[in-house]
Amino acid sequence: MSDSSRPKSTGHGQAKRSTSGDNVKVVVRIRPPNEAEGERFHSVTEAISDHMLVFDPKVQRPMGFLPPNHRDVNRRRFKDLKYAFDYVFGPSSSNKDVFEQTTGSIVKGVLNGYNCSVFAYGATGAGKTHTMLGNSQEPGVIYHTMIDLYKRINEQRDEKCFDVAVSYSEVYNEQVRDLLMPRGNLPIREDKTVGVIIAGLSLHKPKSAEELLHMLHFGNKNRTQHPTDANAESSRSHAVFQVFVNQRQRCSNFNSEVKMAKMCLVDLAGSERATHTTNQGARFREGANINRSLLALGNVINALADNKFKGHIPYRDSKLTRLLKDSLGGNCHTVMIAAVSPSSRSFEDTYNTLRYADRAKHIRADVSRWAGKDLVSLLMF
Ligand SMILES: Nc1ncnc2c1ncn2[C@@H]1O[C@H](COP(=O)(O)OP(=O)(O)OP(=O)(O)O)[C@@H](O)[C@H]1O
Repeated sequence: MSDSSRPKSTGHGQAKRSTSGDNVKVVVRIRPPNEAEGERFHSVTEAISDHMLVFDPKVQRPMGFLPPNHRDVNRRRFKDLKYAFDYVFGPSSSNKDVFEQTTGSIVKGVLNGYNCSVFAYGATGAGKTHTMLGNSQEPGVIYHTMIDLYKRINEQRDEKCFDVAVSYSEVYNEQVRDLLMPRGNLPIREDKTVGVIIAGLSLHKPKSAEELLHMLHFGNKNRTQHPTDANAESSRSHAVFQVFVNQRQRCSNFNSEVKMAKMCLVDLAGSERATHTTNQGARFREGANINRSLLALGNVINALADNKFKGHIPYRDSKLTRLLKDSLGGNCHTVMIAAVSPSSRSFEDTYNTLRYADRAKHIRADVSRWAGKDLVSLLMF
């Protein structure tokens, strides 16, 4: 979408102009209300077009059902706040719709040798895992992305040889683990040739979509999950699915250029307000680590989004930001999917997510192709 077709901002309470550059695309997905929200709470987030939503807490709340900490919120400040994003998905959207407007447009870039990353951000229970992984009836963005990647590869098989490998890992309590071959904590290294890597992470070559789905299901079973107040099956780790693609012209000689690219699909752990949670002990520590790494991610986004900022980008403040270093600021097409609940129950979480997403629109990066390096072989041998 061109900037000129977006609604212009005229100040507070009006549409904010989306300034997503070529590299960072920001979309918001509003999930349907769940049973607990349906009757007792009202909707505070509404998609009013494909590119705009209104966050509107001025609607009268039923007495006795005010959100926790509602006094912290200055209602006039939040009145009828409109946000423009590259795309806004309403509650009836499917994972396929989200794929088409997000990775659908960047898979082509991966096959042209550009790095890509997609990450789902949002509060606990907002719909990140549903969007990225989905389930057997409604497979998520990762599945659709891989199906599209294989389809495009098959279309070009006569002219090019491709080598595709995937990995699936999690960052939990500031430790990185392999989800496909679990065996302890793994270190993050920065390699001059291939960028940021997880040393010792297993790489796999699924031969079909079914094998890939099986792999995702297996990896997800190994992922750390614990119930929270907002989600009975809350993912308490950041899950990182990576796809490495090498390609070479078929008729060229052995020394010909190898085009290489990396795609990173991340399902972040849900943010949770410490004041809102009744978690204690290990769960509290877990929540604190999640919030710490998401704060570090927010600081990196803020630094990258600030055109005037010339200082050091604080990637090293958490494992998550170290891992995403070349997916955020570096040589990468990035898509952020911000997931929100429609409900007044998650009023502050939604506001915080929208602010985070609004800030991310300003990140720009210099994207160029990686060529002449065989990433899959470098990582596998
Ligand atoms: N778009 C959607 N359509 C239908 N159900 C949804 C949708 N989004 C989320 N849900 C349901 O809401 C619940 C919470 O969603 P999900 O687990 O994806 O949240 P999350 O943001 O990943 O939370 P956490 O950070 O705690 O892991 C799940 O039962 C999920 O199936």
